[in-house]
Amino acid sequence: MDQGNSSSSASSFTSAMNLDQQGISSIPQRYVLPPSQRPNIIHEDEHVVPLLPTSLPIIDLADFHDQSRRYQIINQIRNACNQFGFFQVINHGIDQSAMDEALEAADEFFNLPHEEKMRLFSDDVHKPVRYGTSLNHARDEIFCWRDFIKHYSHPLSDWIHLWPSNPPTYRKSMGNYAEAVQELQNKLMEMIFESLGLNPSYLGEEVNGGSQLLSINCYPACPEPGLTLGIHPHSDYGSITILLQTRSGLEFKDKSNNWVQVPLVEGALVVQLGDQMEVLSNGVYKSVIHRATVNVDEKRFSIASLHSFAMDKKIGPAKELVDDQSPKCYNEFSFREFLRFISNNDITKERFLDSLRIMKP
Ligand SMILES: O=C(O)CCC(=O)C(=O)O
Ligand SMILES: [Fe+2]
Repeated sequence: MDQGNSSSSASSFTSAMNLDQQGISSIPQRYVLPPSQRPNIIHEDEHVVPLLPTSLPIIDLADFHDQSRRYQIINQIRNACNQFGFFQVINHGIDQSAMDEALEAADEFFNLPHEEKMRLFSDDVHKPVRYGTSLNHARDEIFCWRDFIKHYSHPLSDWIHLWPSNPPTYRKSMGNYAEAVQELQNKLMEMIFESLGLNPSYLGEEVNGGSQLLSINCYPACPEPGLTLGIHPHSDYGSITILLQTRSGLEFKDKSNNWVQVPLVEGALVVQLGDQMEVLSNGVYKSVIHRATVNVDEKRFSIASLHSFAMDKKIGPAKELVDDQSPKCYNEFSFREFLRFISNNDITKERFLDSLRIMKP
């Protein structure tokens, strides 16, 4: 197990949770964003309301084995991916109790004493299990109001022994959820491939044999939510991300460059397209740029399950989607290359996908 990191960033590390527990009334300067990057939140009787109320896609996966239902669902997925790059799913087959237990384990983990969590601290993005805060704090950039623990999760037997052993329920509860989400991603990937006109078993075993990284995020209540963010704007690197949230806070950038809040739908999971899907689809679908805001009244948790193809599998545009009318728009890349990029670049300023683009799709 990672016994912590002796670098100066570890010894001076104060998490957002620490600050919340200290009961501060204003946030330290290192969390304050320049005005142009602050969230546009509106306070109405202390409640944060969405910037732009819109009707966003909620797709019911019930009876997806039924051929005619499946056809309708695939059409809805195609529309949602074209229009937004994200959708929510209900009746997705994951029990409410599995979601609740995973969130409970997350809550208990983040409530552990600081010193105990710090044993898992690392800012090395290659570590299979790591606890930390803002992605870029090692480079002295602006912090995010977020603590996280990230760990590889598939296949579970390869990784679970590295996960936190405290709280005692953590491995079982998070493991059950991780396996259920992995199964859901297999179904969703088949349907997304089909929505692109590809064979549902496109890339075959590569889909279930890929990587799953769980990013468990804790955003404590924040005294000045208008000055900072829980997570800076970014797109996820993988094929899809499946996200569970305890309250609203996730926002995505729509085609007109407006930030739109993803509403909390009880029991639903959010599905977002990542960079590998944009590249694989040759730009037919776009990965979604998203961020998380924080709020004054209550801690928010999210569990993002980031799915991608195996570490060294190069993903390029599907040859079925490239022809004279639609020439190849992106170079191939692997998850390992993405990790190299984020350890050398500030991803709040440079987008990995831009380095792959040959031409505008
Ligand atoms: O907490 C959220 O809603 C977003 C989390 C996220 O974007 C991530 O973990 O990559
Ligand atoms: Fe993300």
